[in-house]
Amino acid sequence: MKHILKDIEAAKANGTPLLAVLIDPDKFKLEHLELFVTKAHQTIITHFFVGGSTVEAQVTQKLVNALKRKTSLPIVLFPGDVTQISDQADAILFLSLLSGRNPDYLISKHIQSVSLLEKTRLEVIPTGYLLIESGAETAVQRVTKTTPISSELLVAQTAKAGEYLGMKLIYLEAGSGANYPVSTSIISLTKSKLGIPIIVGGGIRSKKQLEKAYKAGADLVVIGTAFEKDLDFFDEITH
Ligand SMILES: CC(C)=CCC/C(C)=C/CC/C(C)=C/CC/C(C)=C/COP(=O)(O)OP(=O)(O)O
Ligand SMILES: O=P(O)(O)OC[C@@H](O)CO
Ligand SMILES: [Mg+2]
Repeated sequence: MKHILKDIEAAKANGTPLLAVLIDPDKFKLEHLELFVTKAHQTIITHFFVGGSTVEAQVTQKLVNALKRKTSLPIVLFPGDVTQISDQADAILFLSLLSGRNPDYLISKHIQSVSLLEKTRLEVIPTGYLLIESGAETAVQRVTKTTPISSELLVAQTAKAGEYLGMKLIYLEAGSGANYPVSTSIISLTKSKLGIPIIVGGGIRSKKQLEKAYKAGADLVVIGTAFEKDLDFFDEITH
């Protein structure tokens, strides 16, 4: 059994930057998986994240099963909904949308997921999920009917409240395909207040932006769209 959270905490303690590639089951073509994974293995990628804001039933499970056969890197569910739980993954980010005030995404979906999770061996990782203003409406905003936060102080305080509540990770999200990523000042202020690892994602599409996020304090960065759009992006981050 893998210890996903422990490994992320250890990487933070050692200052080893982590990088996840996000596969959106809704958009990904299974016939591209072999090449995609082969390319990913030649890079600094450390994790596969799987999830989307809207995914048809069973599509996630099929993707995770196929991915599992091709990689020994950790496979972490990053679910937009209960239907995206797959027992073949290693862990699930048990997201609570702390930036919003929609009870469905703060606690209801979580209660609905219990009977399913009890039947799996997934490592469940309590994660505070914060949607940060990034210039235009994002899929997560639309689906959850919540407003992102823009004040730096409010982001940092919301993240800290998540840590006080016992969450083990904080995810700062600009939204998939965001115009601009989470600002370095938001990342560094949040970092200065937290003891737990910080995940940063949304709108990162160059090595320069990736390095800026790490320098500001991101422990794990998530990139989806840049890989979806252009497989050559893998070459930019090759070992
Ligand atoms: C507790 C369980 C099992 C589910 C609820 C989990 C919560 C609270 C989710 C927060 C809100 C949400 C919809 C998150 C989606 C996260 C995600 C996978 C985003 C990536 O998808 P995008 O790439 O933004 O959207 P597209 O599908 O449009 O590309
Ligand atoms: O697709 P991108 O913009 O890389 O965003 C990744 C992830 O943070 C979205 O949930
Ligand atoms: Mg996406």
